[in-house]
Amino acid sequence: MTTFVDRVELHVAAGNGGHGCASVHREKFKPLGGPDGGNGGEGGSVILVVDSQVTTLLEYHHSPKRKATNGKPGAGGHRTGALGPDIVLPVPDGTVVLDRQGNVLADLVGHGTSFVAAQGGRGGLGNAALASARRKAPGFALLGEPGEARDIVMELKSVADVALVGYPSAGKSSLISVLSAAKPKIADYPFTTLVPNLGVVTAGETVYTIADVPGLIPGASQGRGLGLEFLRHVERCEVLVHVLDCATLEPGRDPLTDLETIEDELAQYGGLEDRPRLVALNKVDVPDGQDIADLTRASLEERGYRVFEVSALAHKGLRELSFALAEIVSAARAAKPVEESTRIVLRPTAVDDAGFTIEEEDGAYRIRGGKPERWVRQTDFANDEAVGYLADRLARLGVEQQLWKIGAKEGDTVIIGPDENAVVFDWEPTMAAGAEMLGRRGEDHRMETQRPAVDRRRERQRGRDAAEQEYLDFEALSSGREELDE
Ligand SMILES: Nc1nc2c(ncn2[C@@H]2O[C@H](COP(=O)(O)OP(=O)(O)OP(=O)(O)O)[C@@H](O)[C@H]2O)c(=O)[nH]1
Ligand SMILES: [Mg+2]
Repeated sequence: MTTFVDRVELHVAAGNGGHGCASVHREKFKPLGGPDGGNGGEGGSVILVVDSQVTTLLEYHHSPKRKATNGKPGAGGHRTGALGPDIVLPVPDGTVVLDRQGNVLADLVGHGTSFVAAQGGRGGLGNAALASARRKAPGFALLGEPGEARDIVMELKSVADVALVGYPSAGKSSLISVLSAAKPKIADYPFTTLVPNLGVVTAGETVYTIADVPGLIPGASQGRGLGLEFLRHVERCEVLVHVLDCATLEPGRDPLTDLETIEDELAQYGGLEDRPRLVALNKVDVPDGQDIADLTRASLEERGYRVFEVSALAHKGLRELSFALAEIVSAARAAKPVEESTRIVLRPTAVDDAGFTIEEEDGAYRIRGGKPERWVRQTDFANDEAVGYLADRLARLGVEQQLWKIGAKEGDTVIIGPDENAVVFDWEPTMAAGAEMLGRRGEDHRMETQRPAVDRRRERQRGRDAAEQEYLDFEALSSGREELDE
């Protein structure tokens, strides 16, 4: 069975960021050199880029998984880990990217338009970058962040001005071949056309594209025949042409009934009501065909259709049809204010990176926000110092204060992040509490209390100004990706 390849599911996975390195400079007779652990390299991203040379999604049908390389870890001697190179996937113009739930993530129109389908993980900072006046020789480094991974669906909608619709074997492909230079496959068995053909028509001053799509049968909008797979392709057209077969011998069919059936399917699919429609009565070269056309014309015109009698075989009536289409297309173009050819799509950020939110759920407090969630991912929970550093960062962001404000008490459960990646703490007012990591399978790596609260409060008193400065420095460093790239 032939598979329709204008819709593919693709698993994209970006590379993880390399871990930062914790290392201390060593030299003869200088046992206590400074920290010199380098930053981890950023993981490679998976990026879709519109390439006008590419016309199908076939390539992704054959290998539906793409993974970019991880960044390399940093090393001693201030060596930054190598970046994982990005993977660039060329896609045809008009590719629509959706998530598995069917939400549109990006609508890629225009050569060069790009979309980051999976963002590479940031590299972790090494201990050299984490050193400050207060923390001269950090014994820890930040972990690289995992790269994004997700399933996406790519759909190709042909961006044609005119769409030919009709029953199988009505002569749609034949018409496109004689109206344009396209050479689609034509045969006298139904469903010859499995993927849309695209032709370019020149009529006087106007040049437009015409799409020939697989034949429609009753129930197409429910997925019969090539069904929905095909209807997607007409969505962007300005004009629809009903190609009606005047020479069919199938019982129960005649041009009028065919037209009603197709209109029914279009109505059920929805969204095409406002497109102007023309009727092409095809195959009038056959003697019976001409008679049927004569009989039908009046009823069609009564319903408001402009009717063209054509023969793809005998090249009859083609000029009239192509000029009438040109007229509608150029009028539609003139009515469109801006040419929307290059629409740059920016990746939507899921969470507001500037702050955080706290919500109470079942007696626990859940913290969400770009920074807290990132900080948790960067934390090596096996390292006490690293956990302490996390607590400091959270406190400085104001998380602690906010928890107080909304009535959290010592010992309450505080959760950071979404369910599948949550870290759960028993809250101690300085957040230096034991954290239990809830892994994917619900493992419980319960940590011991990292540092006595009293110590930490004293320490913070001493270093408040220094901490403030360090925080600002750190934010400047970790928010710019460039610094990590070097
Ligand atoms: N006599 C005559 N035959 C035609 C004409 N146009 C198409 N045909 C024939 O009708 C058959 C089907 O034509 P196609 O162009 O493949 O029809 P289609 O609508 O693209 O069919 P699907 O791709 O199956 O939807 C072929 O055998 C053509 O030669 C015409 O104007 N006159
Ligand atoms: Mg065809």
